[in-house]
Amino acid sequence: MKKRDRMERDRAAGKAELLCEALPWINKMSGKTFVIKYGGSAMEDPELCRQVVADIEMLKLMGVRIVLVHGGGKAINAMLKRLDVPVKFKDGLRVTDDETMEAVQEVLVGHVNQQLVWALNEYGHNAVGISGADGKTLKAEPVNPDLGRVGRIREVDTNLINTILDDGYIPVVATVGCGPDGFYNINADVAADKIAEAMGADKLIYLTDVDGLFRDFSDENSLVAQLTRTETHELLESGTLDGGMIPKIRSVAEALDAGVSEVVILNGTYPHSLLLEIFTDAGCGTMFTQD
Ligand SMILES: Nc1ncnc2c1ncn2[C@@H]1O[C@H](COP(=O)(O)OP(=O)(O)O)[C@@H](O)[C@H]1O
Ligand SMILES: CC(=O)N[C@@H](CCC(=O)OP(=O)(O)O)C(=O)O
Repeated sequence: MKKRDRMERDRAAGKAELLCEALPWINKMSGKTFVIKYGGSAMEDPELCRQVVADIEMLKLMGVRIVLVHGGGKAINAMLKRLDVPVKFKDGLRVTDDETMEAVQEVLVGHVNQQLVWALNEYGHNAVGISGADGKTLKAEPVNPDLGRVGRIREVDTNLINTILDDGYIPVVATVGCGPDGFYNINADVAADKIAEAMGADKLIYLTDVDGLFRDFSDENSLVAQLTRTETHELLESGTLDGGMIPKIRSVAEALDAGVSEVVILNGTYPHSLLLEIFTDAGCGTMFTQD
């Protein structure tokens, strides 16, 4: 055998070995339900986005029932800037007047959602994009008059999501909710939690643009590896969180309270962080568990 052929064979043997090593994990994953929230902050780079989509496809092939819930906060900010509409947040939630609501819908439902569907469908006929208004999946009501059309989820109707999953597709959910008087802007972290609760998900994963939760965001050595439910509540009550971490950690705590056994915050901009988290014992990012 020529030297080059031998090298190729050895490389292929390495890949086969890797697949065999993954077998016990594949067995463990099959039939489980994961809700994956893909944050707008982690979607900026198309190549990294392609890797996230490939990981999701891999999990699907392993028999995981995946619900993909996406954000798009940065893209909404960019659109509002183009429209010359001011961007305003309170405790991590976008103050949403009627004009802002139109932009949110246009960006989340019309653009980000369809981009993800398109990317997933590169791997086959795999994805179906919906907004929370489809099939009345996310029934919403106003949170607080100061926030305008920001919605709180009153109820998640899982019928449409389950139908899509049962038919072998990945539901891709844009977090626009429906109320009696029109559409509501729902924070994607909050929506992912409520969907995970309603689906009785085995795992809720937040993909963002940082390695996980930092005890002190100005100290890169303060990444938190694991927190229990009680510790998560203590952190929330300490008032030390800010920005997008407030709705995220509040959602983590609510998911744990509702019985989701594991929540993870991962860096979606790190290549294949999803697979690394699932196929290594140590995992990566910050893991939140029951007490
Ligand atoms: N303690 C903290 N640990 C990690 N990130 C933090 C912390 N406090 C604030 N952040 C900010 O939270 C951001 C992630 O939340 P967000 O911008 O809402 O992202 P996403 O679009 O993924 O939901 C990080 O980019 C970081 O700037
Ligand atoms: C009420 C509220 O804040 N809604 C969010 C919805 C999108 C989102 O949550 O996107 P990320 O996950 O990328 O932050 C917003 O308007 O930005």
